[in-house]
Amino acid sequence: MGNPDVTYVPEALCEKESSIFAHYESGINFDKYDDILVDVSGSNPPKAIMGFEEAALCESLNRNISKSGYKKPTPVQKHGIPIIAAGRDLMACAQTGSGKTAAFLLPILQQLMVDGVAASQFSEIQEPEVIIVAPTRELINQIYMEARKFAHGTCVRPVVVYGGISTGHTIREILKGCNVLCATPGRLMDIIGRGKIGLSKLRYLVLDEADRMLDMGFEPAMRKLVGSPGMPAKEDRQTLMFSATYPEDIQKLAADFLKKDYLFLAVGVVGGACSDVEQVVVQVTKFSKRDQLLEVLKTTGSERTMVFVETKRQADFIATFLCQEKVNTTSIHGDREQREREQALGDFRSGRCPVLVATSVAARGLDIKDVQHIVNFDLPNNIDEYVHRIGRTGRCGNTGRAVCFFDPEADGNLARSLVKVLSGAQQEVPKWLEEAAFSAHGTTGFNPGGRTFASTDSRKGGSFQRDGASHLAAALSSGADDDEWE
Ligand SMILES: Nc1ncnc2c1ncn2[C@@H]1O[C@H](COP(=O)(O)OP(=O)(O)OP(=O)(O)O)[C@@H](O)[C@H]1O
Repeated sequence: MGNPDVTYVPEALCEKESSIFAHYESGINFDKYDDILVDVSGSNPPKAIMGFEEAALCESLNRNISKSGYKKPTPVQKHGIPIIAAGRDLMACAQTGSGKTAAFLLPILQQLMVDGVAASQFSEIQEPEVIIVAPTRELINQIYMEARKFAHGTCVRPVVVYGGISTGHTIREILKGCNVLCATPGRLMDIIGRGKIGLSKLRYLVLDEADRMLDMGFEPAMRKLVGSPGMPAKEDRQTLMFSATYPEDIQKLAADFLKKDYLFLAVGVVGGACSDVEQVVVQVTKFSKRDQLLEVLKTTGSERTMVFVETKRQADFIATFLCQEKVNTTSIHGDREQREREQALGDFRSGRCPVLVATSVAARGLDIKDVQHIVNFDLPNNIDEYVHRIGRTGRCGNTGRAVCFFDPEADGNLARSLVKVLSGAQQEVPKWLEEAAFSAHGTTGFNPGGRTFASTDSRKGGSFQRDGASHLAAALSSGADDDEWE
């Protein structure tokens, strides 16, 4: 249940259009998205759209799209929008920063508009038409902000609920009317348990970062959600899953939540890193990392840089170290209070603190303007996590750079999958890393060139080789910071 001691209420949002529609520009490689191979598998997929005008969206949505600076859809939007509009269930995989959020928000909002859905505050129990879940507080808040932006000027009301803020405040917000509920799983189940949310009108269930939402940490909560009283059966709702990574075992499990004829949309290589991110691997020892971090930060100057570490303690430690070295740094991790987490992200977004030291809590989904550098001070022990972390830069056709510190003593188990990801994204693979990959043992299928495009949908029984233990590794790696996930 929500902690009654939590009294934090976030600042009221600015209602000015300039703030609601604030955005950064798409980058020079935006048009190159069109060259990425797209594979839709499953029966009778609808035809992709080439422009937003083909989506036949209502006037207010079109206005909001153009105020957001969107001129043409990205591949995941071109294919995802008509699939969702056709009422199909969808498992979609597209690289980090390529517009997955709008790919599900736009067709959902369009349908709500067509059906004349309007928020009503005269009800003791709110029955949202849409529930969107995501693994972290900051990410779900960002999705909410996107929903609020696209729903601007309409009668559809999105609401966000997540841990670390006052439950009373959350309930008051819900009771003002709630059509699109954006939630982290813990607080969602709490609010449902309190009888403030009814599920009988639910039409869309969206799992963002779906592979994370279905791994060992969250799967029980997701099963509990779909088994909650009033929740329409999967045949009677539309279930949509989005991520940049989908281990095969998770894909199989996800099928339990989806209708039999769901479509699988793969934009590029499933689990592939964004090729707009230049990846550099530096060999280090445990003892040389801090000095090497300072070296890297000398070259980044005041450009926004995220430094990923493995544990909360390490995050505090490195942030303190950098402050002592006169680097303007803030940090975000699961032991910080929500107020501090939001302050840290705000300071980073505004550029007040150009360096953000973070644990995995900031690895997925966050879309921050002008993040130019990622440093993997500690490598995660799961390659998908790496792909998400470096995807905080190089977004929406912009370019970015990711430096990772590879300590052969500690990171040997990641060597093979790292080589695969580097070569899959046409990055240089250092000779020493290739050698480390060849000599590493315990993982299967070392074949850097063999990451073929087909065979991405697990229903095809494809030959795409993942490290056999990826699911388990993901769960274990997240164990270090388990309470990061809400
Ligand atoms: N068609 C478009 N034109 C211009 N900008 C776009 C378009 N679609 C999305 N964007 C912008 O691109 C950025 C990245 O989008 P988004 O956060 O949805 O990516 P994502 O695919 O969900 O990434 P991640 O895998 O990291 O969660 C956002 O700032 C978004 O507003």
